[in-house]
Amino acid sequence: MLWMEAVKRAQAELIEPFELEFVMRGKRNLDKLAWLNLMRKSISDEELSVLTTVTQALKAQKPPQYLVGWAEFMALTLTVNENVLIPRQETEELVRMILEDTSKSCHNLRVVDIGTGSGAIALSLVNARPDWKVTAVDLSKAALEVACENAKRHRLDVRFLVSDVLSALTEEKFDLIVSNPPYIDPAKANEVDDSVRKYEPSMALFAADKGLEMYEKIAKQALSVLTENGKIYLEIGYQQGAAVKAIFEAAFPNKVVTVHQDYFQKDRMVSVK
Ligand SMILES: C[S@@+](CC[C@H](N)C(=O)[O-])C[C@H]1O[C@@H](n2cnc3c(N)ncnc32)[C@H](O)[C@@H]1O
Repeated sequence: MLWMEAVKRAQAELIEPFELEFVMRGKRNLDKLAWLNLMRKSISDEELSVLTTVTQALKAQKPPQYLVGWAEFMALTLTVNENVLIPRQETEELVRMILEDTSKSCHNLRVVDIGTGSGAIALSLVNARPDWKVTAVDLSKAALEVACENAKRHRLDVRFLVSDVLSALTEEKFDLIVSNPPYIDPAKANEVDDSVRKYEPSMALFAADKGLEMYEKIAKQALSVLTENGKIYLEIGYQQGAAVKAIFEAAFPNKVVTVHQDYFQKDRMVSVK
């Protein structure tokens, strides 16, 4: 059987057929032309078995990024596995907002990324601003292993620590605190896509107090570690703008708290300046 025929049959089983090409090309590191040339060749039993396994995994809604083992974020290709959230486009918007807000003349900023996961935010910031001193924390050791691997792969200098929010950093000061914390209300778990709920780590998704627990902890703990002119940048759930604004206005009455929309005009970020 030709590859073309095997792929066509497999794609007929899938709701999102284009994902199969993405995963197979990703696994074999093939560009588009090499993939098209492969289509005219016969498929071996071994290759057919890989194609079938991938098709079954996609049918079971496993995210393609976990199947290939990487995801693109900003300028970086990051290793991902089921211990880390797949970094999202909305989070790229948060990183861009920070970079636009802090000109290149803001040297040597001390930054902490709370809940770093794959390291997406921390690594992108240090990649764009190599003189920043970036610390990245996570409660998950398994996530930090992935983040460390990503730092090594891109030769980026980030300090990684296991920490429950900022509890390991109470003696330090930061000019900038950033976080994309877990923010989904567990009571709304049924509204989350099956592929997310089934495969992405639940500690990266869900938080108590209607999804607000991490914001409450960050606001409380940031009080002692944020410098006087320090800033906080947060990703939020699209219905949490007012609640997160209220938490940070109460904790930082002298700062301006602003809710920002994402590309789809949904509330998605909060800045505290
Ligand atoms: C939504 S994911 C964000 C991952 C990554 N920053 C990104 O934007 O792709 C949230 C992360 O917070 C971590 N986390 C959950 N509870 C935490 C806590 N109490 N302290 C520190 N990190 C926590 C999770 O392990 C997960 O890696």
